[in-house]
Amino acid sequence: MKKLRIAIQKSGRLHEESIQLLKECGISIDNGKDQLKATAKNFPMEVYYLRNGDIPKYLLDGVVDCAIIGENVLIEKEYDIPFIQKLGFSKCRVSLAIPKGESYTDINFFNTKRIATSYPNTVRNYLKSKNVTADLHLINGSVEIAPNIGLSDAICDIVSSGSTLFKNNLKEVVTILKSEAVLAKSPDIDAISSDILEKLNFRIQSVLMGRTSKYVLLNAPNEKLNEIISILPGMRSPTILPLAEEGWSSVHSVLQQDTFWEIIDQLKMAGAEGILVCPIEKMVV
Ligand SMILES: Nc1ncnc2c1ncn2[C@@H]1O[C@H](COP(=O)(O)OP(=O)(O)OP(=O)(O)O)[C@@H](O)[C@H]1O
Ligand SMILES: O=P(O)(O)OC[C@H]1O[C@H](OP(=O)(O)OP(=O)(O)O)[C@H](O)[C@@H]1O
Ligand SMILES: [Mg+2]
Repeated sequence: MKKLRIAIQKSGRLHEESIQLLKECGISIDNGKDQLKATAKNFPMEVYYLRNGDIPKYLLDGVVDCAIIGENVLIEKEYDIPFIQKLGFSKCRVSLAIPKGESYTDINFFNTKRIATSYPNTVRNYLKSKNVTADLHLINGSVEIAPNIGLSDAICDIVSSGSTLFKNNLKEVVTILKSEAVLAKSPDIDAISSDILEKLNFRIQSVLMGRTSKYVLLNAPNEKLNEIISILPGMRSPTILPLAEEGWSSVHSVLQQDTFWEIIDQLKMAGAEGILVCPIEKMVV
């Protein structure tokens, strides 16, 4: 039976959450220590544990059918590999940073400067688009140390909380791109694997929607129902059930995380009482 070959990071920032996502998709992987290849027990899938930086080439060559990878790495490798789904974790940005004490005016600051980075193509393309020429130094890790040891005048690296920059006396001055983990697809994938990938992506979307949604139950006097319904988005429209107490109803709906508190405030103002909020494990639309 044909199996979908998926690459995930062997170890590092993406590993845990990639495994967790597959688990929440109901896919159980026999994850032995130091195992570089594993077969899923209950889904036609083979998992290859690889270095994040090597994955784009494997996708390009069709050695794997799909991968969970940082979007920034796909951009850096310039292979024009499509991604089919953003996954909502490992959110970060690729930014230019300079020593705190330097005064920054505009991008021309970087003209003729030495920039240490693990993302040379990303930096070069960005500076080229701004007509700036700099001297790039390729470093594979601990990039933020470079200006402090006289190796460079500036850096370009991944920033998330900003704490590594802060600890190394650097300040972020330009965000070149924003990134998160994505599900990427090999340009060489065959039809059968493509079908399996679609099934996987359907499960992933259900998990992701569940993660960002909350199930809300509330009580309201019947005369307030119209106003409350107009506030609630719901999947189609809210569910209304009568309470044992005459003149009152229970209203059930689904709220999105980003607008959640705003809507809860409006519901309270409109007369909602006893508001219960429950997590949603999966959401199939
Ligand atoms: N501090 C961070 N916060 C959020 N996401 C990050 C952070 N650092 C890296 N990432 C994301 O996770 C990906 C993997 O980063 P990580 O440092 O684990 O591996 P790597 O050194 O880039 O790759 P390799 O697996 O080839 O060693 C990055 O490409 C980026 O998309
Ligand atoms: O803004 P922050 O939250 O501090 O995160 C940014 C840091 O995280 C990553 O490094 P990582 O810890 O993966 O080490 P590495 O340089 O060895 O990849 C990245 O390269 C930055 O150094
Ligand atoms: Mg890293």
